[in-house]
Amino acid sequence: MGIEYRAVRKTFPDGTTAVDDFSLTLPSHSTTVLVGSSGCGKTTLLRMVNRMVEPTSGSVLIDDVDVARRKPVELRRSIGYVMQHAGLLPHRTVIDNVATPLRLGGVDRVEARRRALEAIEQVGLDPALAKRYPRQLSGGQQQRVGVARGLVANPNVLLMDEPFGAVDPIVRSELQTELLRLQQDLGKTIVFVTHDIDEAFLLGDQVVILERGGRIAQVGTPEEILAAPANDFVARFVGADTAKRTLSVRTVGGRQVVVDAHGRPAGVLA
Ligand SMILES: Nc1ncnc2c1ncn2[C@@H]1O[C@H](COP(=O)(O)OP(=O)(O)OP(=O)(O)O)[C@@H](O)[C@H]1O
Repeated sequence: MGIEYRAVRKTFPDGTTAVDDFSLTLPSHSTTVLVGSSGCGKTTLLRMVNRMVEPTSGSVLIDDVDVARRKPVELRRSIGYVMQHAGLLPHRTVIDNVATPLRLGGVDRVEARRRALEAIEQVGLDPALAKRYPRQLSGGQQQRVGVARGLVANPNVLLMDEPFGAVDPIVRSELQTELLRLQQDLGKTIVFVTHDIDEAFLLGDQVVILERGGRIAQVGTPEEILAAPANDFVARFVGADTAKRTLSVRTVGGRQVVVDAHGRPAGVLA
């Protein structure tokens, strides 16, 4: 169960091979983060799940069903999608933006709005914002609206393409915490794309470190990857040898304080 990539390849018409033979299973009810530098094929892989990109060869299966056998429109309706700049419709209010996937799925207006309001509250937004237009919200609020829209139809699978990439670090951290909280309640199968390794380690149950062409440098839990980087590329990418990751314990006033290689405190041992 989950999402399975089988020997997937994508060569675009101009000859660019974005993904070259990718095989992996993404377990259901958990978060898999695809992380790598710009252009390594993350977005291409993500979009194959809802057929926004069709593989040149190979297949993608959701719960053992090849997505190629599903109608694209129906498939997309059954999968939540959250993108970097929220992708909200500027001339529709927040509540109508969130209700859009339901309306497209044939839910009547009153019911769609009722469920949209629930989703708005679920992502930690003040329901009073529901009547505003996207431009009247902060970047962080807009991203929350994007997440609410992704969740409103209660999909099993949620695709998130750098959803927190365009907000400042403090808001970003709030959004990450909120997503962790939501996921604890909801247990969706999440595919999350980022180029930020710290975000990947924070959010991912499974982390996939990609090199150019969607080649897998390493797959594992954050702990496994940090403990044993598969090669120099991974070690550099995760900063395994940097001061920030090289922690040690000091006893201060009877408590064990964890410090980095510069002696800066990172936390307290429980
Ligand atoms: N429609 C397209 N036509 C041609 N080449 C494309 C197309 N879409 C993506 N590519 C190329 O495929 C490669 C992978 O692109 P992709 O967007 O999947 O990377 P990414 O890892 O998501 O990058 P970023 O982090 O910059 O979004 C890149 O070299 C990109 O230029």
